[in-house]
Amino acid sequence: MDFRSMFCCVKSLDGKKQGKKESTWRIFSLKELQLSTNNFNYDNKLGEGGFGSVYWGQLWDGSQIAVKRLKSWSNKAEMEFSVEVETLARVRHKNLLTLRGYCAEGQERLIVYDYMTNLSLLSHLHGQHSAECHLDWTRRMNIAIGAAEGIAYLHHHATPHIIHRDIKASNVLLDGDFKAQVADFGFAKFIPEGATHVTTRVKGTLGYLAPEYAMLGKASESCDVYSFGILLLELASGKKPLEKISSTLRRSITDWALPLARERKFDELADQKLNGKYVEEELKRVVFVGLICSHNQPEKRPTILEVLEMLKGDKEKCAALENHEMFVSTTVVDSGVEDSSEFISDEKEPKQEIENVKM
Ligand SMILES: Nc1ncnc2c1ncn2[C@@H]1O[C@H](COP(=O)(O)OP(=O)(O)OP(=O)(O)O)[C@@H](O)[C@H]1O
Repeated sequence: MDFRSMFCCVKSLDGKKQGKKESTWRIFSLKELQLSTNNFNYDNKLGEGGFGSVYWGQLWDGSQIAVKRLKSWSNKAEMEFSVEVETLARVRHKNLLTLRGYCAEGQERLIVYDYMTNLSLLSHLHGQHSAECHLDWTRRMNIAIGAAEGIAYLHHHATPHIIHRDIKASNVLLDGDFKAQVADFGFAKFIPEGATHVTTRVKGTLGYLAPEYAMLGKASESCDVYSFGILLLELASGKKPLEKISSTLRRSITDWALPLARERKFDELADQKLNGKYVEEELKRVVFVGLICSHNQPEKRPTILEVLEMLKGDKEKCAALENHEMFVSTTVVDSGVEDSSEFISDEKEPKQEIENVKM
């Protein structure tokens, strides 16, 4: 898509015309962003993703921003930029990262967001903040529910509905109060009304990809539910989606968690960093819901609205959860997780076949 046509598109989606709350994003000049980030100084760099680098900055009014700067100009990068700006410009929710604006001057493409003081969930689970143990159980529960609310907005309230396609720990950012903000909409896809799924090129991150999507390119809301299930297991256990067993073998978090969940070994499932300080009923819920979400068969996965009800402790739904076939039987029935091979060999990883899949 040519950038000018994208721009028209965003304009037409702006708040008032859609009868929604007016958006507050604006266009930034390159000069303003250079000034606020100390000319994209290395010291301001927050991190780097597939799209480019993200820098911390401060505007003249003192407000803090995060600026994503496109790595290099290409049609593909331009498309990701357009998708992200267009998606963010049309959504407004307390659990979705707010777009402050963008800049497109010459070949520079930049997206400006609110700065999230506590960075990403990934940095707390496995990264630079993991030793500090900021994520007590209450915060984890709130992050789980908050992120689910953000996704529920995309799936059920945005028009047209949106699938995110890259739900993962590094795309859940945390504000000063550790409130979850789902971010990174460069891979988002709009679902036309009445469609059950769209067939598309596979994009996303290994370890979080639903099998029908990874293999057949069938993207639907339930692919996000699958990824969210992996995220829930990660949040409860502190384990990575794919754990390195040896130099060539990896084990998926679902293969590790399911037998423990069946045996109700919640002390083994809980992140050791919690030091046993968690609410067992809630941990059980998070693990059970995580496993059902990451069922291999999409039709057996709940919707994100059902996920929310379960996470919030809906009595009826939680009772059904306890008796779910996945957790009562120890025989090899339709668990949806068991028929995956227990270990993934590096050689078997489909990375060569799948374009845009991040490792
Ligand atoms: N609004 C923000 N506030 C604070 N930190 C941010 C913000 N946006 C991004 N970051 C940080 O910048 C880093 C890079 O983000 P980016 O979304 O480009 O890549 P990623 O999610 O790490 O990787 P990928 O490209 O695979 O999605 C992330 O680790 C994140 O912690």
